[in-house]
Amino acid sequence: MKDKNAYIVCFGEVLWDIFPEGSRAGGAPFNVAYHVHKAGIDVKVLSRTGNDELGGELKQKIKNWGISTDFIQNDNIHPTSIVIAKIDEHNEATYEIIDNVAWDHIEYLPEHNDLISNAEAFVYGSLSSRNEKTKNTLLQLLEKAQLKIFDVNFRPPFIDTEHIETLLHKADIVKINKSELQQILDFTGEKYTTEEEAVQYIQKRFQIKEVVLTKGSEGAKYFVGEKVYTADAVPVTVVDTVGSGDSFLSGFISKRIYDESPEEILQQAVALGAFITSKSGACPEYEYSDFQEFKKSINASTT
Ligand SMILES: OC[C@H]1O[C@](O)(CO)[C@@H](O)[C@@H]1O
Repeated sequence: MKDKNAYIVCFGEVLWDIFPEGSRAGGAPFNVAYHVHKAGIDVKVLSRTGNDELGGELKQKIKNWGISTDFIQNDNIHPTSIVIAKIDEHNEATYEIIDNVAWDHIEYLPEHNDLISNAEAFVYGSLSSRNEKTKNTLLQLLEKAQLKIFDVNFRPPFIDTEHIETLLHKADIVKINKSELQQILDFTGEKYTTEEEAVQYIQKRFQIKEVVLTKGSEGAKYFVGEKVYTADAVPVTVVDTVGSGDSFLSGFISKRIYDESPEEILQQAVALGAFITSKSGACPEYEYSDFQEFKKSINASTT
């Protein structure tokens, strides 16, 4: 990172996840912002909430966490987003993402030119493009961004394969999980016997410099050009997997923007993902020093 004013931008959905036991702030880009902020990195959340009670409460919560809401727009027509989240018997989350909410209408504003072009990294997913308005804003922002980090994060039924191809083409770094890798292969009509060949094909086809592949209990792989780095999963007692990919990506970003070694970047990602999986929800309360202690205790290894 260059100077003390450096920051990253997380673009897309900010929302309330409604779980049987209560509501929690969420949305993949927001979850990433939360953990990157914990790591002491300035982060701007670019999103939109409704001019309603839920929106006020959400922004207040975000502010209380010390994260700026300056770039969260106010929508007088569309409501703040809610998602009905459920955890199944395997501790996996499923989401019913209510349609036509404020973040479907994120506007491109003149102030975004500087905001995006001066950011160290610009983080985006695929869900926020489900509506034309936000999709076009994202495409405009991508023209300005320096380091574009795409967390594929498929959220059915909102998967537009043609647009996903565009987003893959524009990315410098892509994060996918195993099932997303398979889905991308399916819609490109390709078949591969090994995971490595499959990712390398995607790198080539979409000209992506770096791909990071998460594999749950099988660990993760980081593809940098032609090199591949592998990390084992960190054994923890899983409380739930809500936002585990988001915390993994935050760990990744917090080292990647400092140009640390691929091994260190991957270890940080795997460790933070595991640390958050051992807690309840995507944005649990924790001190960064607790995570550092945890990371020291696990002796993670990368090859
Ligand atoms: O962003 C869509 C959904 O995915 C999550 O971010 C978890 O990764 C949830 O908080 C949200 O409801």
